[in-house]
Amino acid sequence: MGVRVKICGLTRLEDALLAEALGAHALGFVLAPGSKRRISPETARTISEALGPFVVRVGVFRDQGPEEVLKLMEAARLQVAQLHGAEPPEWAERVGRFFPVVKAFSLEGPARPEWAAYPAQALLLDGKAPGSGEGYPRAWARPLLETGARVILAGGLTPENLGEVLPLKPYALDLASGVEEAPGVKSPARLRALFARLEAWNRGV
Ligand SMILES: O=C(O)c1ccccc1NCC(=O)[C@H](O)[C@H](O)COP(=O)(O)O
Repeated sequence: MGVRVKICGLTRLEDALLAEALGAHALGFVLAPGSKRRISPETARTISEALGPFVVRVGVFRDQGPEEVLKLMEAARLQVAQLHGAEPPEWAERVGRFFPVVKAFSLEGPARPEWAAYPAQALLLDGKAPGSGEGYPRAWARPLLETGARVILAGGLTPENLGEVLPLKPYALDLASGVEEAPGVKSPARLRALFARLEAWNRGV
């Protein structure tokens, strides 16, 4: 199987349906205050309910307490919670009683192997400013990849630079601005280019 892909920061039904049709494994909805891609739980729910059963709906949160996260997850009919701030492990444990958790770390230097002990089903390595399109030297991911944890690589990925990360064999990739026309508005051409590139990689081209 090829690498899994999450398309993040969706705000429009047509973009979500296209990403699903092209083969995205997961779709992300940002419910964090202050994001340019923030979506209301009502709109996220409408989109979630229109999708097929086999694409994972992810809620993205930043420094929101576990009760607020659980309330929004339920209201928006989402399935996996991505914690993108400085959430203590106890918050993830509380959310994790109800939903699988992805914990994101913003890199300012190499990833730390001890992050593998955080109570989450997968760990996401992002650039310094989430959703900004800013990357980092990809070798910074190695210390965490080497622990055998499920590592999702994000931060400044585009259809053009996937060659930097695919050889690292991450659990998944996560893209927001690299497939957009504007924050929250996906580009059909760039989405198609992304999945065409992945298909070519899987065929060994
Ligand atoms: O995208 C946002 O606006 C955002 C805001 C607050 C917390 C997380 C956010 N995005 C989370 C993601 O999973 C993005 O896909 C990830 O940061 C990569 O973004 P990009 O570098 O633009 O591909």
